[in-house]
Formats: sequence, structure tokens, C-alpha cells
Amino acid sequence: MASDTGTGTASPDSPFLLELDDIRAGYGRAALVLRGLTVRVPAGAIVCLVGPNGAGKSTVLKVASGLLAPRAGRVLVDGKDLTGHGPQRMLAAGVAHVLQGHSVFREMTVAENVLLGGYTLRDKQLIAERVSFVRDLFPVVGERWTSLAGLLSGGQQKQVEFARSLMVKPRVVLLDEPSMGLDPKATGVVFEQIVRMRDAGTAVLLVEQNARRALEAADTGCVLDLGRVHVSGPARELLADPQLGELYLGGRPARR
Ligand SMILES: Nc1ncnc2c1ncn2[C@@H]1O[C@H](COP(=O)(O)OP(=O)(O)OP(=O)(O)O)[C@@H](O)[C@H]1O
Repeated sequence: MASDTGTGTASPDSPFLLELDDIRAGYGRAALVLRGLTVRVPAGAIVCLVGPNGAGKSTVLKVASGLLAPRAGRVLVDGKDLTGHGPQRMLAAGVAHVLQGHSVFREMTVAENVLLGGYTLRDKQLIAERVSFVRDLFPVVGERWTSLAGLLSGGQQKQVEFARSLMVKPRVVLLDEPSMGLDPKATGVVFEQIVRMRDAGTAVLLVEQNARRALEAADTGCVLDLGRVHVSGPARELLADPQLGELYLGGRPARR
């Protein structure tokens, strides 16, 4: 397990899909929220950020998707420096952001919601392929295709949001608190779907309050504190660490 991932260097042949390198970022004139944060997401991995309320977890995702420009540091996709580019450019580079809370259009059908995710696509054949892909990946999306999205449960709506984000075939999806407002059963289903997304080839950078459940699904965990990555390492090791459990994961790990 590494104590702070440090600054490191990035190169054009970087093994990482997404790198946030020594990021400093904040809002307006307020004090910096991120103070030298480094997070790296390899292809085919789920990386999970955990940490106390207000630690800056959502801010990390906003920097990664171009919603918030960092004051210093670099944002790289496939080793290419895209620092300062906005959300449109980051999406074109393969970085999709599923925001916190529920963002389906309740008065529209599941189909209309999902197709909105592909509105930049012009090729009808490609749209059909992507629709088929997301319907296979998230069976409930296919089953409820013609229903009004507002009639679906919270967990089902979250899967519609995932499907919408995958329409453009992103390389990495940023998920902000996907279990927010869901009961334990729906949370379990949503995490299963996140693992399926990873297994289908999309890397995931995940932010969660439900730290234990998220780390169980993740490959790598990063604990944020005071605007930096305090500790990072294999998610299983973080889960098994009693000190981290006590400090950041709401008590000691469950006995196995
Ligand atoms: N749009 C904004 N304008 C000003 N300050 C903001 C804005 N968004 C977040 N902040 C501040 O930045 C800090 C970090 O917020 P952020 O939402 O990134 O934390 P978080 O770790 O995701 O918190 P939580 O777990 O409570 O969602 C907080 O002090 C918050 O008040």
C-alpha cells in the first residue's frame, strides 16, 4: 500500500487511461479543495475514492471531466495532456461523467433517455449497435425500454443513467455517489452493474459515501484527506486495514 501516490511523471506511452497529476483546484476565491492530488486509472479497472464529507471527492470528478479547470497540475487521457479542456472535449476523448443524484428525465421514456446519450452520434448503424450493447449490459433497460423513466425505481433509473453514459463508448466513466438514496438491495444491484461495465471494457473512477461496499467492488482504493490522496492501494488491502477502517470506513472491518 502506498502512502500518498506522489507526483510521478506521465509519458505519452503511459499505462494509465486517466491521470490526474498533482492537481490543485478550488472554487472562486475560496481556499483550495484539492492540494496536490494525484489519481491514476488504468484501463479495465475500477478505482474508488473514499474520504470524509467535504474531502473533495466530487471535485476530483469535476476536474477529470473538465467541469472545473485546475489551478495547477495536469489532466491526461492516454498520456495526452488535456488540462483545461472543457466537458465536450473530455467527452470526445472518452471521459463520461455520471453526476450525483438522479438525472433521468422522468417524463421521457427509457429509450428517449438512453438515446439522448448518443445525440452526438450521426451513424445510425453505430447508434443501433450501442443501443443493443447497453440493453444487453443492463437487462432492466431493455425490459423497460418503452416505459416512462419516472416509473422506474431509483436503482433502475441509475442503470438508465449508466446506459446513457455508455452510448458514446467512453473509455472511462466517472460515477459520483451511484448508491445515493438507494436501499441496500438496489445498491447491491448497482454495484454489480458497475463491475459489469468494467468487465465489458469501460474503466471506472468512482466516488462513494458507502465506502465499504464500493471498495468491495473496486480494484484500487484511494483515501482522500485534506485535498490529497492520503493512502492508496489494492481495495482489499484498504478494507482489511483496521486503522483505515476505524478512521475512514465507519468502524472495523467485518470479521471473515
Ligand atoms: N460549486 C461549488 N462552489 C463553491 N464551493 C464548492 C462547490 N462545490 C463544492 N464546494 C466545496 O468544496 C469542498 C469539497 O466539496 P466536494 O463536493 O468535492 O466534497 P465531497 O468529498 O464530494 O463531499 P461529500 O462526500 O459530502 O459529497 C466543500 O468544502 C464544498 O463546500
